[in-house]
Amino acid sequence: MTILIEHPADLESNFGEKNVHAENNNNELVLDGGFPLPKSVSQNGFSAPETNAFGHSFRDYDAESERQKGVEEFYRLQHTHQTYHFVKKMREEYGKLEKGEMGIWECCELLNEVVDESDPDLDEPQIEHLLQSAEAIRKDYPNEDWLHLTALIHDLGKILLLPQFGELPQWAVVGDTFPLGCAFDEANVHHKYFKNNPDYNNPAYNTKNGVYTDGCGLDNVAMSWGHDDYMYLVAKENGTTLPPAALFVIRYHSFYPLHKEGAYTHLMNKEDVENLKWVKIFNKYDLYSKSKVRVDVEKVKPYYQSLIAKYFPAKLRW
Ligand SMILES: O[C@H]1[C@H](O)[C@@H](O)[C@H](O)[C@@H](O)[C@H]1O
Ligand SMILES: [Fe+2]
Ligand SMILES: [Fe+2]
Repeated sequence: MTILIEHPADLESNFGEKNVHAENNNNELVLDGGFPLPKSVSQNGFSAPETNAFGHSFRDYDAESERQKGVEEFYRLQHTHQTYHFVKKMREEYGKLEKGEMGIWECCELLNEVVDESDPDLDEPQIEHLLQSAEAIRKDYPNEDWLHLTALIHDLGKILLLPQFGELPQWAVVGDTFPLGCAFDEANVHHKYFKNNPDYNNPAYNTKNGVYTDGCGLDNVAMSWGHDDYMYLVAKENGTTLPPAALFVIRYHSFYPLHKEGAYTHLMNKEDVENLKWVKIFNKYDLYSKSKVRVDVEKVKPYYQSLIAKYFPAKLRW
């Protein structure tokens, strides 16, 4: 698989250094594997593979495929049940981090058991996705080790699906995220199912700003509950030394209505605008690295374990 990226020249990492990019790869990311190279299409200077592992466009929520019906049913449930009250409650409950203690790599291995029902592009165990996206971003940003680790851990919050962590339903763990407490923007996929949501007709929550004010900052916005916000809390509360941009990427990587469609931008403050640049970079690797080509876990494990030791304590509270 070939991913072509145009690196924004003005981006600086949160450590204040200029980004150093691979010099010899011509901005070309090659994911090795025995699959035919997909045709590339150019989108805003970025060339992405045209089709996913099922032969459809990425994130096509209407294309008839073996996954389409299940994914749509997923969004019916998610849009029906995620309410302002629900997300506040979940954040408080899971913010206590009382479910267990373990290291980051141990958690990666737990994801061997997890398949994401919201994803039209991938039906592999999640550990494959973690390594595929981390290895992909590592090839293009060899010196930004924080970005490699960010990719490795960005979906770890999906352990919420497992019995030990509450066995939450898929609609409370995965899928795109969106703010609660204000009107549901039409940029959300399968927007129609919000009509079943109790908040849809609540005048306190169904105006453009709802309970928020312009520029209030995303940190003040209650997002739908799931793996993003949970992993953000875990990383932050366990005192990670990852930079703020990494925490922001983890927290908002599923907020497609914002980072892909440009909705809800009125809620952002200046800092959000800066951090959003990293989410957009990260997203290309998160999305387009999804494939059937497996990464050799044992081969890359020592590298990622060294990053984990650099940025996290040996054991974390979850
Ligand atoms: O189906 C996907 C998947 O669950 C991802 O982990 C999440 O980040 C996406 O936003 C979502 O739509
Ligand atoms: Fe995710
Ligand atoms: Fe992901």
